[in-house]
Amino acid sequence: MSEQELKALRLRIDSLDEKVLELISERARCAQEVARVKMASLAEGEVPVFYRPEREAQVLKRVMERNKGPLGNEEMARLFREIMSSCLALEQPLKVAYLGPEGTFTQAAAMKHFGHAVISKPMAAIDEVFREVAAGAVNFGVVPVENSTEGAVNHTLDSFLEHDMVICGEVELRIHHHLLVGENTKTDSISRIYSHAQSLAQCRKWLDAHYPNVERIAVSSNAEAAKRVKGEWNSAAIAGDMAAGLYGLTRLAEKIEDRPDNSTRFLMIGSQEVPPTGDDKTSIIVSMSNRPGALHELLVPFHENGIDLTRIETRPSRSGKWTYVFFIDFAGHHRDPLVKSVLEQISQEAVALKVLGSYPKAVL
Ligand SMILES: O=C(O)C(=O)C[C@]1(C(=O)O)C=C[C@@H](O)C=C1
Repeated sequence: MSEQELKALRLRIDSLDEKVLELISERARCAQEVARVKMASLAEGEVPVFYRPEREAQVLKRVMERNKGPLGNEEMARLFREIMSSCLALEQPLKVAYLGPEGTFTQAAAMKHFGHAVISKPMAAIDEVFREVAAGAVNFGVVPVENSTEGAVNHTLDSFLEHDMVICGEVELRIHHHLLVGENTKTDSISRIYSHAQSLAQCRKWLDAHYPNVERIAVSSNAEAAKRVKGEWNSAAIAGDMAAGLYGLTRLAEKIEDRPDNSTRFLMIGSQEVPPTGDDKTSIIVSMSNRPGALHELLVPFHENGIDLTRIETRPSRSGKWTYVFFIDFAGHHRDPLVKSVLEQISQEAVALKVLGSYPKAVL
């Protein structure tokens, strides 16, 4: 390519950037107008709701449907995710608590869902995320709920039994683990490997094959594991890209998770009800009396009404020995007439039924 050609193309890019800049600014001014309208239409004592997950899902889907490339749909939606995040921050900067410390996959999930224009607050434990949201110190919380290799995150399920929370969104993240070392690590003398228990489990076979005799030490998070390695010469950590970058560690081995499709699902929790989008999920907790056929009775209405169950999990109820609660996710919104009637049928048989929330299915 000649210098001349390159120069002409760069001039074209400059001119396009000016248009993109103007359009983004116009969009941001429009969002400010939206905020003004929302404020003006408030009833006496009503609190304005700036963050609208149902609208965000609609915007991102529309972008993906209309995208003609060459950028892929996910890439394009990611860019719009950030534009919308910045527009929302002009209306109201969202405060989001997540399972920290900085550099965890939960932080990456929070950024994937809300974009980078939020004020994010790392918490030391899942229960603290719930408490922070309940206390009103933040608008939303982000917690892991299930992993495709290791199953349910029980701390999260149990926290739902203790706090009144509304689920207002979900996000899925591909989890890639790396074996990380610091500048001073003697790589041929590694005698301990730190990570979160879930991550150690997700890399069990790889560790058995490559480091069978090295001590595996479970710590509170992958980011904490990365932090420890920085100051030790004989240890390594299993963690992801964010933690590696944050603590300046290098990858001794990449993508060491046993299953290549290893993914974690995260939930956004808050107090805001989300209206239907037409492509939603609902999460409920149900407790049934301890008698034969109870689980069958619980599931029949879903089957008879053709409602797609996406997940069912059992946990001890904490209100009696050998009594259980079921966490159920299914397709649909609790305001859909069909879902409403199924929930009514179940509540007639159940000891207790609680709708944790209906929310748009993950777009990104
Ligand atoms: O449509 C709205 O209600 C807006 O506030 C605008 C907007 C956007 O930028 O498109 C911003 C934040 C909301 O979460 C949803 C959408």
